Amino acid sequence: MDDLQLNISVSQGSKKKATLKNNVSEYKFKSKPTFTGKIIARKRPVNLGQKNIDTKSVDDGPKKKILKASHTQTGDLATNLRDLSENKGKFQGKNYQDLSDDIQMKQKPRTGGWISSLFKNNPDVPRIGQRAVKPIVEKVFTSKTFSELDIHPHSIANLQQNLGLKELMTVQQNAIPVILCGRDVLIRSQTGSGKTLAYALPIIEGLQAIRPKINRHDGIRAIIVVPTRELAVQTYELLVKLVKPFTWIVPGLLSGGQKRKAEKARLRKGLSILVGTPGRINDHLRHTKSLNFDKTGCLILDEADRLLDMGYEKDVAAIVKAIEDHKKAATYDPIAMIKQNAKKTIIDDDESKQAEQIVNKDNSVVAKHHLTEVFLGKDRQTILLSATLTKAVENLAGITMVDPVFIDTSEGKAVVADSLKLHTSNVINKEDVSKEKNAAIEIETGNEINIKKSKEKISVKSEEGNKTALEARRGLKSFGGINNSELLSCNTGKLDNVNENNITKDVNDETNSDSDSDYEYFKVQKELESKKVSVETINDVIKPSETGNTFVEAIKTAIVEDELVLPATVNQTFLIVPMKLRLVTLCSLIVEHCVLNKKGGKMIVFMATLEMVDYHSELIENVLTGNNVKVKKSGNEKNKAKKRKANDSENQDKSESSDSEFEIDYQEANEGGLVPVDLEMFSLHGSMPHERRMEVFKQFRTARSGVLICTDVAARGLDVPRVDLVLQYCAPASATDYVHRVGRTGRAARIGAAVMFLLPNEADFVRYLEQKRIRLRQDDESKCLEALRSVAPAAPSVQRAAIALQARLEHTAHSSKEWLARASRAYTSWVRFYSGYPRDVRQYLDPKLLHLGHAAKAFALRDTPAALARRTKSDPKLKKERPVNRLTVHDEEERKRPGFPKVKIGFNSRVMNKQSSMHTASEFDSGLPPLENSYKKKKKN
Ligand SMILES: Nc1ncnc2c1ncn2[C@@H]1O[C@H](COP(=O)(O)OP(=O)(O)OP(=O)(O)O)[C@@H](O)[C@H]1O
Repeated sequence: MDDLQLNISVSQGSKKKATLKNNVSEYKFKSKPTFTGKIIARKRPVNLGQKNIDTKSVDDGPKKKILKASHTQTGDLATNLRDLSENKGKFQGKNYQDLSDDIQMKQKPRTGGWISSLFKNNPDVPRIGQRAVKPIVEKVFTSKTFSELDIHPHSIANLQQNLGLKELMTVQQNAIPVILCGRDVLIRSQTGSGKTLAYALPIIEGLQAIRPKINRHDGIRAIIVVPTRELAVQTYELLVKLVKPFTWIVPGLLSGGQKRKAEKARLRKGLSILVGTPGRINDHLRHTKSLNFDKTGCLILDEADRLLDMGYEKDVAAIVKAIEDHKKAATYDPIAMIKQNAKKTIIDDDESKQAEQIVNKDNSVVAKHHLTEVFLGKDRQTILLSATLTKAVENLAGITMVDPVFIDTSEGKAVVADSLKLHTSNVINKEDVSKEKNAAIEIETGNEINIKKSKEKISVKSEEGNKTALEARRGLKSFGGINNSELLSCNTGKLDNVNENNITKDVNDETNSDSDSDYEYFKVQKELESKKVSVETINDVIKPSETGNTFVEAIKTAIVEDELVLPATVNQTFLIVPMKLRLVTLCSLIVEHCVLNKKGGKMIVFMATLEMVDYHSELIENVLTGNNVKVKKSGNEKNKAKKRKANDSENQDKSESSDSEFEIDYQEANEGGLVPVDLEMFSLHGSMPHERRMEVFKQFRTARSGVLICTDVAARGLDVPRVDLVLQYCAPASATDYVHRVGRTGRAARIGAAVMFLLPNEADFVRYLEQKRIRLRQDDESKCLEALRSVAPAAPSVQRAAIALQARLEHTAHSSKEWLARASRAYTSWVRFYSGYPRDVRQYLDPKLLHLGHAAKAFALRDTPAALARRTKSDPKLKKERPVNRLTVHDEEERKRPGFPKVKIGFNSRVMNKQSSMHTASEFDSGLPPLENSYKKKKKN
């Protein structure tokens, strides 16, 4: 109804006042309460073919303003529009949608019924009581320091001086000694708890300890796979800092979006540690000969659950397979071995001598060629990490890990579960230590441990005395050629020194214990080696879980319980905001947090789709830091100069004329104008050009304050300093996503806040989160608009300020066809996304309960849903639903993948909702253009 009133008021002509009055009443009475865009199109008395004539509104609410509007013989137009509609498209050579858009753009925002409908007909906001939920907490820091770890003093000094790190975090204290021992580890620890350092530090420690020193030509020793480019860059940068004291270790980055050529050149030069996204690594595996994993001793899958649930599982499996294949091929290639030796001799003769010396000193089973031997060995250490676990991770662990240790740092659980379950009467057999490489490891587990690592024969039988062999093997496997006494001290070296009688005796003392025998082993070892720091640390770590869990039990329990841990330092709240008020509430929170906050707040806003991100960031930026503002801020132009891009100014140019017209209306309406807002806006999503994406990420990281509007591509692993507010504008697709989004604040025990917007009909989503032991408090949404008073000081009330802002937003959204198209696209993408929520949350986020008319308003659109649907239909950009990127599975491509389809992996158990995967797949694209086929290439040439 409101829309109709506006349409009519816009179209009145002063000369035909009487006639039009009749028309008005006619329209008013004839229109139905359920008003549709179709009716608007047919009845709007506008002739777009004629020139605009100044007309006077006849019945335009309290203000009665003069408006510019086009008008013509109403009857003709009605007939024409009807014809147009019936003829489905073409009208006087013009496209129907063009005409409709023209009409939309020529409408003027009003302060009458139309705009004030922002506060009308909104559903009641329910008050959700808080249930008694006891969140799981994790102690982030320990009282120990890095200097207590058995790592190189240069590393400790580097950590202190260059990174300012002294105290150990819990996960670091638990994980570092275990990783240094070469064990496969699955780590679950809350967001921002220092997992990156927990694996990066021991890797570098292991690498720097190899003698003779490794060099970049030796091959890739460790691979770190992460799901997003930003995380890859971040991890790479940390590695660069960590290897400072060890210049011979070279980290490298393959993150997608960059030119293949440059990356190929980098690979040819040689790397010691490779960080990359799975798609890109896999791409190079297929197309870059110099990428070889025959020396890779360590594979790290960070954000393992994400890697598996975003369609990357095949890429991950291909990487695992490639490592195994390359290592196998290298092990049995005598020519390669000879070449390797020859190369090493040429490269560094001194180091060869050094190697000899070590061998002589050591007099161990590792002879002169021990290093080469182990480099070419088939063992691999695998480390999986995430703040959240899924069944897929458990399966992946089963496939890729051998006898893993599970580290869970949450309090109350504090599980460090070891998969090795040994018979109590085990005797350590020294010989086994020396034979460790070829030993078929026979252990009694008492559990059905799913050890499937393809090339390894591990018989799960009851046998005595082989545990040590396994330990020794573990100790050597990750960084071959460990002549490093420090490393050996916690592995073979130490075990060699262990007095077997003592162990036998001590273990036998524990006659009642058989389920925790692995623990007992370490306990005994601890007692024996108590004076030695390194073992002490390990034994500190390998404590029994109170329930006596083994790895499998522990991880199963963790997954089945499905309880999530969030930093206790984050204040989590939710706001139930009626749909129509969402956009103004968002603006208000941005102003409150980033403008009125004198300290300068930094916030991240999560939205559902990339179209939403693009549209909202530009719209809000344009409106809050609009033309008027920029003029006033001319003295402060420095920072802004770089930021504004060509298309922004283009849009502004296009809307300039109508903007000034609008200003008159706007001020006449006495709603006040926008005040200057010093605000930096950033946007980030997976389909942005790579350079822009990296630039935004870096800028936001260094910014003192600002807003980053992004998709879930920024939800994983990103460590942006000083982010003190995370706002979830769209509900997350799962509790896990909620955890990772919130985890962008409150990192390393810092204070943070997280707000989630929910619609009144989505309120029960909070109950869903409570089931996962996430506790949130409801905030008063009515107070959230307060900050808008500063934006529209002339407005007599908060509501009027919100109305003024909404008017401004709508005006901008209708200022050009490009804006309209973008707004429609954002709206449509969101509606599609909404109907694609996964099954387990759909009962709380039900698309059937959406009011699409209200939703349009939240996108600053004036169209009805029907009109928007029509615009969508005619928008070619919205027709292409499936993003065509590297993740799009083509049978052709599938056959080309190394290891496929031969490798059947079991962790693809989660069936993704088709639509939701469609919406998010592009977020995790490797950024590569599809490869041109050779025929096309030839033709081009
Ligand atoms: N020992 C330490 N003392 C103080 N700060 C630390 C320490 N270790 C790591 N940090 C800091 O903690 C922050 C979070 O670390 P990191 O990114 O590794 O967390 P994470 O557990 O990987 O988080 P996520 O699960 O979100 O990926 C970083 O800023 C890092 O510099």
